[in-house]
Amino acid sequence: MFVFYSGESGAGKTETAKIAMQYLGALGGGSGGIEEKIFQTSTILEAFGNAKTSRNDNSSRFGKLTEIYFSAVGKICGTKIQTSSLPQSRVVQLAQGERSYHIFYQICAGASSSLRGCLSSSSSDLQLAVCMWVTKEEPST
Ligand SMILES: Nc1ncnc2c1ncn2[C@@H]1O[C@H](COP(=O)(O)OP(=O)(O)OP(=O)(O)O)[C@@H](O)[C@H]1O
Repeated sequence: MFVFYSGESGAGKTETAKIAMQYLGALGGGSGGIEEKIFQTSTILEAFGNAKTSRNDNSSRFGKLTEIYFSAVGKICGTKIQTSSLPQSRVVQLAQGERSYHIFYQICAGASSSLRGCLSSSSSDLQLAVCMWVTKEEPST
């Protein structure tokens, strides 16, 4: 079975996908709690790939293909998540009223004073430093 979520930004694709996943988890929950692990991946993926835009405070800025594998007895036994098309420009170029990826604000919020000092006291410098650390190169504009 293939489920395709389509619609304009803020239409509810991500939330609908989560509800569908919960439904599949309830139907085909395995004994290893793998369905719970699948749900937990969205927290990490959204930290790195979601941002506040003018249309959606938690807008997914990347494509996601999730394959869910079921065992012969109908239980979830694995998953494969592929991501694509994450724009790097959002790290350093923001439209009015929009934000960069959540992870930068989460790092700032949770950083110790020594970590802040290591990176930078300025949040834009911090974003740049983290971007260079993640991509190993200066972001293209
Ligand atoms: N089923 C739902 N129940 C409650 N709130 C919802 C539901 N679907 C969408 N929303 C609300 O709409 C907002 C936008 O939904 P969502 O992030 O799923 O949109 P999207 O189509 O994935 O947008 P984007 O393309 O920008 O990522 C959510 O943050 C939530 O506040």
